[in-house]
Amino acid sequence: MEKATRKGILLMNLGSPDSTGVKDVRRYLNEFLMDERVIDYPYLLRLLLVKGIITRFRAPKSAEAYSTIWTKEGSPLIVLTKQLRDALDKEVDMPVEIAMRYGNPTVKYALDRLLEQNPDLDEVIAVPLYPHYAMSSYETAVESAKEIHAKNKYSFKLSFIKPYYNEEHYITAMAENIRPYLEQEYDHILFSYHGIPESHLKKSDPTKSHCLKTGDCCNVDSAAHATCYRHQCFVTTELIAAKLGLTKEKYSLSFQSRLAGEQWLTPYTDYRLRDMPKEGIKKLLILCPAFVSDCLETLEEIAERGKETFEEAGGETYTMIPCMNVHPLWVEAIATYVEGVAKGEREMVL
Ligand SMILES: C=CC1=C(C)c2cc3[nH]c(cc4nc(cc5[nH]c(cc1n2)c(C)c5CCC(=O)O)C(CCC(=O)O)=C4C)c(C)c3C=C
Ligand SMILES: [Fe+2]
Ligand SMILES: [Fe+2]
Repeated sequence: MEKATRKGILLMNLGSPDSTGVKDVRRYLNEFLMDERVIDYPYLLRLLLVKGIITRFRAPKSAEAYSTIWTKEGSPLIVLTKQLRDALDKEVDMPVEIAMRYGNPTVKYALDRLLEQNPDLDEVIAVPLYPHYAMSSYETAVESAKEIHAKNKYSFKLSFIKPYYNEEHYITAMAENIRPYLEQEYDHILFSYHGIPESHLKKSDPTKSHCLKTGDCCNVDSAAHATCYRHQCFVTTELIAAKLGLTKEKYSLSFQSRLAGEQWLTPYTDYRLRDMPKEGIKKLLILCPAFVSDCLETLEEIAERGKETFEEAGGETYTMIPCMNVHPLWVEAIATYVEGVAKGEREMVL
């Protein structure tokens, strides 16, 4: 359907390999991990580490992991991002395309498609599908899209929705996605966020004097919080817990998906899953609020391996709450943010 607008929407996610073949997985991991905002070592060291060590050993294991979650339509992350695009397309009066930071479809492909649909395009509003700011997720998505936009000399403006970790519509959609699961018996809810190295938190601190200087830094007001992933994860957790009326002892937060070699944000999810049954937590609900679409890290690491860890340690019931995916309130949240910006009613862009 023709849409009578000069604006378009770009949904931006992380990306997946093209297939579960080791070659495709290696190519994808090389692109991902050679990103200087993901592994932020000097180029030659990064090259040696990534191509010489990490992907060589990791690609076969990752390929195996991907094959446990792959669907006949492809990678869940891509399939679910496409479904989100289709659902949003029905809600808004703007064309919607998706792009991945690594792999396909690329940002250039998506911007060209938006332009094809509307040669008079004057603005593309990009929505990074990351609620929180991290240089390895939100920042790299934004900076690489800006580079592609400039390199191709597109005449339209490219703007970006800010991280929405504390925005009412995102929090409400998250809470309502969780609420039905609270009807079952549970001892505890674990909010498990993707981890990042502690060094990234310090690097992203514009004050250079706040993040991780004290154990309580994330609860002390600071300009650093605009780019502090840890602070933003804490805020999301508290706002969702408040919306659901959870008492303090009923929930906690942890960080998953780390690579070896550095100190990452703690507590680590796998250690918490191992220890919780000993602490009397036998019935667990677990969710991953840093991901809005289910992917390898939720479906394989948390739903499959996490369950094994918890049950082997004496846990009795383990329920993973899926990501919001195409929850109507989440679709409505994105539509509200983008339409608000398009009409000049919402200050949500960078
Ligand atoms: C929430 C956003 C994400 C942040 C922050 C992030 C940081 C980060 N990730 C790695 C290494 C890997 N992540 C992998 C998968 C993966 N990561 C995210 C999101 C964030 N990563 C998603 C959505 C996914 C799933 C992709 C999919 O296809 O489903 C992987 C690849 C898989 C594997 O081999 O385990 C790696 C590797 C680092 C090093 C990092 C910050 C420094
Ligand atoms: Fe990751
Ligand atoms: Fe902080």
